[in-house]
Amino acid sequence: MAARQPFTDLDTADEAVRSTCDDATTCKRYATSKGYWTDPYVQYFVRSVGERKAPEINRGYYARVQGMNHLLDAFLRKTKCDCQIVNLGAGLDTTFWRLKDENLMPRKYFEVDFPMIAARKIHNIKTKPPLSKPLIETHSTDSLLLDGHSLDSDRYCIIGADLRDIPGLDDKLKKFHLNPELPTLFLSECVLVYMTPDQSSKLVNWASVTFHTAMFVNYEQKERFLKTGWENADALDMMTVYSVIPQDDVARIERLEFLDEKELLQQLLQHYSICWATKDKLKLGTYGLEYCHKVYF
Ligand SMILES: C[S@@+](CC[C@H](N)C(=O)[O-])C[C@H]1O[C@@H](n2cnc3c(N)ncnc32)[C@H](O)[C@@H]1O
Repeated sequence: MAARQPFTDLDTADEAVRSTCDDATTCKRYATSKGYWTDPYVQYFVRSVGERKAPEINRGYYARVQGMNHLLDAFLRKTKCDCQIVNLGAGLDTTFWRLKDENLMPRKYFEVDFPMIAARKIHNIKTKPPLSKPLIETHSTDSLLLDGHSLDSDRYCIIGADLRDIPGLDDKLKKFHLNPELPTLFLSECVLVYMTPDQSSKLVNWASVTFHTAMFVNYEQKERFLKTGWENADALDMMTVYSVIPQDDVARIERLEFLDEKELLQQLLQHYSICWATKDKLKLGTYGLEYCHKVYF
């Protein structure tokens, strides 16, 4: 039997990046267990609630999830769900199930992550009926593809790919019928930061040249998002997002846990932002910057 190749530094670095998926899911699991928002599905990816997280971390995740969902839901409503979503570096994110429950499903929801993460997610879906049932319900034929590294159904697709390999990514998405003619929303939540600026700008640029009517929403540290090839790009720091998401809900979550050091939360929120870039060849008028601002203000 051939000996396994020794780990290279690149393997180790990629492994560290993949482990951030568990960090994000564990924090979301904890925050939902405290009641910051409702997610009945995250428990099937991380069973245990895990160690306590500081209130400012929970509030930070709350703002991140609400902020991203706000733009996602607005895009779906404006396109009347006649669109596709591509979640880049989706990890163990549960948005597909939320959209199904809320009757807000796009024509097709795609997720991409490293093959190892995709395989883990698919394994969970295969073995947990609360995850597999909604998928089967939204699939009409007997052609459901569920192999080790990819899942393809009528409305949901998980692809194992490296986002730094653009030709490979493009090939796989085409193979699973991503349609460049359809209004498309790209989501990247804490993902581009794990690539070099050159790699992330190639990815953002690929999205811009491949789709004529699209929006790219990115949650990250400020100043990271590049405007490569997009007609418009703008950002709001998370402190601003926190102050404009529905304030009755903010008041509710602020009662959940006492936060001693308000400055800590402020510093944390100021460090991050939600950025978006848009292209609107179809002149649907729904993806302009003004529109995105209106979603929040
Ligand atoms: C911090 S996690 C965020 C996961 C998810 N977006 C969320 O917010 O819950 C970053 C994710 O990006 C993925 N990722 C980072 N670089 C990647 C690459 N080059 N190719 C594919 N996936 C990548 C990681 O595997 C991980 O799942």
